[in-house]
Formats: sequence, structure tokens, C-alpha cells
Amino acid sequence: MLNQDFLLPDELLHFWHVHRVEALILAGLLLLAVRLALQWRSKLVIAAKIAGDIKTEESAPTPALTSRHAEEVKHALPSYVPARPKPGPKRVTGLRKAKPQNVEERTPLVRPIIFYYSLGGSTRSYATKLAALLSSSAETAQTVPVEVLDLTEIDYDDYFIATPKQTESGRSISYFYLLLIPSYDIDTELSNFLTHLEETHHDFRIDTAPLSGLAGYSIFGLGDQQEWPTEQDGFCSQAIEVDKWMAKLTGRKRAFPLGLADTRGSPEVKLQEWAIGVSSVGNDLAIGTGLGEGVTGSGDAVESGDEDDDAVLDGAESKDDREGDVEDIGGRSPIPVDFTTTSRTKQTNPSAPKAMVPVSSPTYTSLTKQGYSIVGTHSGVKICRWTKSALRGRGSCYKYSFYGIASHRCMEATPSLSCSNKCVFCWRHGTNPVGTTWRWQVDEPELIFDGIKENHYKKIKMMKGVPGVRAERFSEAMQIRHCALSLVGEPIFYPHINKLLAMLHAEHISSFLVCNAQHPDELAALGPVTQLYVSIDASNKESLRKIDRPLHRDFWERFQRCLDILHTKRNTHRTVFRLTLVKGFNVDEEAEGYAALVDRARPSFVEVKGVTYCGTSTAAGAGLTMQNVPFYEEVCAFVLALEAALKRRGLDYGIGAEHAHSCCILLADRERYFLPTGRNGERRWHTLIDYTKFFQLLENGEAFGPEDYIGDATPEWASWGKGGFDPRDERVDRKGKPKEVLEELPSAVMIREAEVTG
Ligand SMILES: Cc1cc2nc3c(=O)[nH]c(=O)nc-3n(C[C@H](O)[C@H](O)[C@H](O)COP(=O)(O)O)c2cc1C
Ligand code: SF4
Repeated sequence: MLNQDFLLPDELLHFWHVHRVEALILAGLLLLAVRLALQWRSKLVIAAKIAGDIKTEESAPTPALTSRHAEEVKHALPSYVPARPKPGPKRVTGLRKAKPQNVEERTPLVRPIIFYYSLGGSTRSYATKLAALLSSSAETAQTVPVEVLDLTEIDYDDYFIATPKQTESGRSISYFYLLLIPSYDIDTELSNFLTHLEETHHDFRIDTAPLSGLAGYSIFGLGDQQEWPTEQDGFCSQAIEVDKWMAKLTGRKRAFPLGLADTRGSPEVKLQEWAIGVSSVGNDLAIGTGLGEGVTGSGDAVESGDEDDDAVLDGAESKDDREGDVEDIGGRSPIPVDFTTTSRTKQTNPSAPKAMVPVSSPTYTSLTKQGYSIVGTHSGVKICRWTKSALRGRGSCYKYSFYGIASHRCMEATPSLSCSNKCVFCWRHGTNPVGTTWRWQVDEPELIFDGIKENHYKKIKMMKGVPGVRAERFSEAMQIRHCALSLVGEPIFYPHINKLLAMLHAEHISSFLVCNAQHPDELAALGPVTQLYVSIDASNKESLRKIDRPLHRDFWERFQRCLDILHTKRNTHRTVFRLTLVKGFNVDEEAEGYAALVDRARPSFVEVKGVTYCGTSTAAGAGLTMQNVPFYEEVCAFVLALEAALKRRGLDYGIGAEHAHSCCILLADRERYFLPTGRNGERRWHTLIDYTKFFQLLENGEAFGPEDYIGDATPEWASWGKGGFDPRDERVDRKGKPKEVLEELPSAVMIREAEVTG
């Protein structure tokens, strides 16, 4: 039985012995066929991926694979089951096809939408005009077509809860909202729109900035200034409100300042100016340069205070209150240490002149931190506190009240950061270079001129989204009209100062130059200047040594020579004495002494200003405290004493204007500047300058004197006893809150307004 049972295996064994060679060859061939088939399939998968026919590895077989090749594999290997992908990280084989993407594709297309509301129809027609203006503007070529939407015909949810999402030719669209908003003190559909914006902002279910996806927004308001004269009275109140809510909803994406126009004035002109600004911003957005130089709009129209915005502009140390004072204190920037000699820059040629302020020097770092832009190797420019204030309609500097300088069109600069004094009240933190002679490399005036303008405009552009900036002032600010060469340092020190002045004048930019009465030769050689200042910090030698700490040994002789030179220039230049009063240093008992100096130089004007305490160690080291800052009434008392002292000498100077806010009073030569006005011949002060006339005279090439470009009468509000604040501007306190307007208070009882606010 057992044998029977094992018969079959025996036969099989026999069969194996007889045919094993053939069997082994057959098995080998079978295995080879399987292997070849597998390899062939894998090549097909890779090829299909490269061709983009397969989206993922797992999705095989793709239509390409299920076609002929896959069928062949299937038939060759009936038992083949595609291996399941192993768990774990996916293995990428082959090449991924690179997605073609250029910058243009990444930058969204910018499409303006003009929204408007109109009860009477005029705003509708302005909206159409604006669309035409934007469409025809070359700058908006990249941002057409422009859509115009009536707020009453849209669903607010489509545009004002979230940003509409659209694409065009594969590129996403980013919208630039432009809203033309009239105001009505009655209930209209516009009130509903405002309620919608407010509720959206307060709705806890909605993002804090649901419209942050917009490229930007800007509002243009239309109102009636005859019926609603000021913003407080309700002029353009609803446009202002829309602007406020849009700032919140967009997360501060105000791309261009709020424009306001009086429909009884020339609204079309205002609209046109605003359209120019808006289209230029639209162009910036379209090419991807965003809302200016890295500043996100501006913030909330109400909550964002001055200080925050200033911090954005000025960098780490935003003490721009001082800016007016730098210039006020007088462009004499005395520093104890000459940092240029401690520069870490390697000098390859020790005999070659060095840069005055090398990029790697502590001076450079310190100045740029304070918001200065250094131009070339020895010049600087900084946007003045008053420029920012004027852009927002919050008041201009005293030079506006005295001489008609539009602060928002004024550039404050210096071609020499170095100085030859070390005044006790200088707030330059002891970091500026000093020297008695120019021993540095000299930059070409063209480089300085272009550099200061470029940097000034850059800073102005950064203001475009700041709350409260007025559109028309912003547009005006983009054309500099005045230059105060008095920032820090000694401008007259620069060897090509006359060329630089000529460049300013050629572009019809007026020049106010402040020098420190230590460089008589340079002063004598000075060409035309719109207004020439000399700082007079003391009335006698000892006092001057104490307060100015001059580097020149013969400082008093230099000082006196400068006075004589000024006297010789009194018929060719509009000359000014700049007195900075420091209580305990140069005020008490000095009126007589100052009168003697005025007698010697006979300037057109004497500007008297209380010093501003800056709290630096330099000041503290010199024993300066807040006690040295005179109250405004003390400045007034000094000016009256000086006026009397001048009278005793037979010099007829009178108080031509005041600016209590800056603690500054102007004495003027009565014979030259107290002139008959109008038909009745009544005399009034004429301290303003006719700038157009000044440039005409210059261009005529004939000799002229200061009397030839005297401007209109000094405004009533700037006259003695009126405070000097333009009533058309809005007075605000340091937090930006409206201030009570001072009614005609006698100057002597005005409280110290200026304090540290310049
Ligand atoms: C009923 C009414 C109320 C108005 N209220 C104000 C107002 O409070 N503040 C303002 O500045 N203008 C006000 N205006 C002036 C309008 O805002 C201005 O005339 C505007 O251009 C009207 O635009 P529309 O013609 O598109 O309606 C008012 C006008 C009307 C008819
Ligand atoms: S004159 Fe110009 S730079 Fe000087 S404080 Fe006025 S605005 Fe500023």
C-alpha cells in the first residue's frame, strides 16, 4: 500500500530527472518576462508624468496608460496587480514640470472702482468725469478699465463686507476703491451706507479688517462751505466719516489723502488734482510698489495720533517737536567731539580728504536714527515738524505768519553737517562733526541738490496715508517752494554754497539761510539769498563765549566783522538777526547790548525766540534746565525792552508780527516795512515776501534790494496781540485733540504755549 501511495511522486521525480533542464530554462524565461514587463511599465508612468498627463503617482493608470501600452502589459502579465503605494513619505521620482510664473503673474491686477452717492445729481456727474480722467491718464494705463457704481444700486455685502474676488486672464484682481461722497445733514441712503460700515466694523463675527484685501482706498468729499463753513460745522462730514470707517475696515489702507471740495468753490479743479494723485498711486499699486515707501496707509482717522505717525516717519527717535527748533535754534550745531576723526572707515590714502559723515560713522547712525537723510558725504535733509503739521491743516511755522512761507512746501536741509560752534542749547546729542575749516571731501552741488529733493519727496510721500493729510496740500507739497538752509551745521561752510543757492532759485525755490556769524569771508562772498539770517546769541564777548562755546579763538572779532558785513549787505539782502533767548545766559540786562549790535548791522528784522529745552546731556552738562526756558510773557517783555532800547538810539523798529505757538516775535525796521496800504493810506506792517517778484528780479539780472520784493500786508491774525495762528487751520493739542481758539488775548498774558512744541 505504502509503495502505491508513493508511486506518483516517484514518477514525478523521474520526470524531473529527465526534463529538469527544460523546466529550469522555462522558469527562467518566465521570470525574465515578468521583470521586463515591470520595467517597461515604470518607464511608461514616468513618461506620462513628465508629459503632465498624470496628476499624482497614485492616480495611475491615467488615460494615457489605459491606452495601448497598458493593455499590452495587461495581456503579457495577466496576473499583474499594480502594487499599492507603501505607507510613509511619498517618493518623488522623475521631474516636476516647472510652472511658468513671472512677476507680472504674481502681482494682482489693480482695478479701480468709483463708488458714488448722489441726491441732486452733481456727484454722479463728477463720478463720470473722474472715470474719464482716470481712463485717459497715462499713469492709469495699467489700471483701466474703471468701473463706476452707484451706492444705491449695489448690495453692500458684495463690496463692503469682504473684498470681491475676481480673476482676469488667470491673474487675481485687487480693487482700488474710490468713493465720491457728498454730505447731507438729513437722513438719506448715504446714512444707511455709513451705518453699514459702522456695523460691519463692530460685528464680532466679521474680521477686524475685512476689506484689507483691497489694494487701497481713497475718499473725495463734496460739501457746501457757505452753509457749513468748517469741518466742525459739518462741512463734508459724511465723507470724513466714510474715510474713518474705511481706514478701520481696510486695516489702514488709505492710499491717498481725503480730498474735500466746496461745491461753490472750484470742485472740478480740486477733483482733477485729487485724480492726478490717485492715478499716480494707482500706478504704484499696479506695478506692485504698494502704498508708498513701505508705509501701510495710515491708520484710523481718529485714533491714530500724531506721535504714532511721526514715529513711522522719523524712525526710532521721534522727537520731531524739536525739528522746528533745530532750525529755530539756529543751524549752529555744536558738538564736542569730532566724530569724523574717529571713523571706523579705513582710509586707503591718508592724505586724501575724508568724508565728513562716513556711512559707517556713529554720526551717520545717530543722524539717520533721528530721521535725517544723509545726502552725499556732508549734507542732510529732514522733514520738519511744521511741514507735517501744515499737511494736516494743523498750523504752520512762524515763518508762515511772518513771511508767508507755506510750511508744507518747505524743505529743511543743510549742505554742511559740520559747525564751528558748540552752543549749550544745541540738541544734536554731541554727535555732529565740528571744525574751524573745511577739511573734508567736497560733494558737487548737483549731487546735493538732487539728493535733498529726492529724500524730501520720499518723506512727503510717506505722509500720503497719514490721517488728516489734506489732499490739496499733499499735491502742493510735491512741489518744493521754499528751502530753509538751517537744519543743523553751518551751511555757509560749504564751499559751493552760491552754486547751490542758484540751483534752488532756478527752480523757484526760495532760500532762507542761517549762519553763525563765525565765517566773515564766506558771508562777504555770499550771493543772492531770499532772506539772510545771522544768529546773535549774546550781546557781549563773555556771554557769547559761554553760550556758543566757539572753536575759533578770534570768535568775537569774527562775530563783529560779520555784523559789519551784514551792514554792507542791508541794501542788497533781506537781513535778519536771530536771537535765541536762554534765561540766565543771554537775556537779563542784555537788551541795551543787543540794541548796540542792531545799530551796528541795521538788519531788516530782528526775530526773537525763546529757547527750547531739549534735555540732552550736552545741555545738562552746560547747566541748562527747563528753568532756562523763558515763558512767552518773558519773551514779550524782552522784546518790548529791546524795542525801547532801539528807540533810545534813534532806531525805529516795531513789532511786526508774533507767533505765540513758537514763542517767537518779530521786530521790523519801521521805515522799510511799515507801509501805507490801500487808498486811505493807512500804514500796516508788510513783513510778507513777494516770492514771484524775487525770482523775476533775479532773472532780470539787474541789481535789486530787499524793498523790491516786499509782499502783501502781514495778516491781521499775525499782528501783535493776535497770537499768530491762521484761523483757517485747526488748533490741536499734542494728542491731536482740537484746542480752544485763543481770542484776541494781549500777548503778554498768553501762557507759555511753545514749551517744547517748537
Ligand atoms: C439736504 C442737503 C443737506 C446738505 N448738508 C450738507 C452738510 O451737512 N455738509 C456739507 O458740507 N454739505 C451739505 N450739503 C451740500 C451737498 O453735500 C453738496 O451740495 C453736494 O455737492 C450735493 O451733491 P449731489 O448734487 O450729488 O447731491 C447738503 C445739501 C443738501 C441738498
Ligand atoms: S521754515 Fe520750513 S523748515 Fe523751518 S520750521 Fe518752517 S516749515 Fe520747518
